[in-house]
Amino acid sequence: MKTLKIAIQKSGRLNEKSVEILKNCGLSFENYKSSLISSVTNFPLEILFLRDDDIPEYVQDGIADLGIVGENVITETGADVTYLQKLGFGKCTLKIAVPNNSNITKISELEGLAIATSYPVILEKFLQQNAVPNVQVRTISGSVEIGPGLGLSDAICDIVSTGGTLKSNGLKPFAEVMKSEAVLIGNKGTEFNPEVQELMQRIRSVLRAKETKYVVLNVAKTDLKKVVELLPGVKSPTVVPLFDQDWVAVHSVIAEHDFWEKINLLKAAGAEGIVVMPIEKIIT
Ligand SMILES: Nc1ncnc2c1ncn2[C@@H]1O[C@H](COP(=O)(O)OP(=O)(O)OP(=O)(O)O)[C@@H](O)[C@H]1O
Ligand SMILES: O=P(O)(O)OC[C@H]1O[C@H](OP(=O)(O)OP(=O)(O)O)[C@H](O)[C@@H]1O
Ligand SMILES: [Mg+2]
Repeated sequence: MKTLKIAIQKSGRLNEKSVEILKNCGLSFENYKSSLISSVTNFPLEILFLRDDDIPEYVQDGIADLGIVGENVITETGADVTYLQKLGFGKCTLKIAVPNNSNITKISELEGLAIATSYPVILEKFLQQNAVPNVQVRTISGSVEIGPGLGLSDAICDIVSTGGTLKSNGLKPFAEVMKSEAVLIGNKGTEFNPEVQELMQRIRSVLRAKETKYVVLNVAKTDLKKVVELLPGVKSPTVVPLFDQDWVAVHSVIAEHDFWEKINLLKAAGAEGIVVMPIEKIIT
């Protein structure tokens, strides 16, 4: 059986979460800061630790079968790879920003200006789509936000998450270029490999579990219908008798995104003693 290879970021924003998701899939491997390759001991897989910029091309060329990388980097490199799964971390937006005192309000007003960026391909395409051809795109590999302060550029195009870096450099966001998050990518056709399918099933079950919480609560039988109507469960909620025959315990899963809203509705419907637990995996 051929050993698969997955490329993940060696260090930086995506490293920790990439390692975490693979470990949560039950894969055992050493994660020394100094090692560039690590063998998984309980699955036919090797992990390559790379600069994120190199990952899409490694996967395109089949040097790695799979990779975890930001959509921004895939688009910038233009690599021909298959998107297998969004992973829900590394969420950010590529934005154009200008100094706080700038009067620019329209994309067309970027005409004739210089923009510093680490994403020249994405930026050029965006400017073309917005019919602003005469912009000087200055490619720099990092710390883009200091460009305007140093007189290198009039604006920047870089990744924004909290907006803290823009703020501390006296910049304000002005236009959104693309949204991005970490994705699992594969070499063309690799999705038909049974080991890849096994790995993807594990990843999906870990992601599903992350999106949900396990809830146990007590409710008087008279309020049970109201409470159950609020709880979908994987199929439907489990209802267990209590020693007090007028009461039951209800076990269910609820979505993370509307967690507090649901909890408040459950309380209002008569739920008591609500216990909430994390879920490790959901296999359907
Ligand atoms: N502030 C942020 N919040 C969320 N996600 C981010 C943030 N900054 C970057 N990312 C995402 O994480 C990826 C890696 O970011 P990082 O800053 O570690 O890259 P890098 O410095 O180019 O790393 P490398 O050394 O691997 O080349 C980005 O391409 C982007 O998809
Ligand atoms: O909106 P914020 O939450 O401030 O995040 C944005 C910053 O995060 C990234 O850099 P990172 O901190 O990863 O450092 P790097 O420039 O060395 O890659 C990005 O290049 C921005 O500078
Ligand atoms: Mg990089």
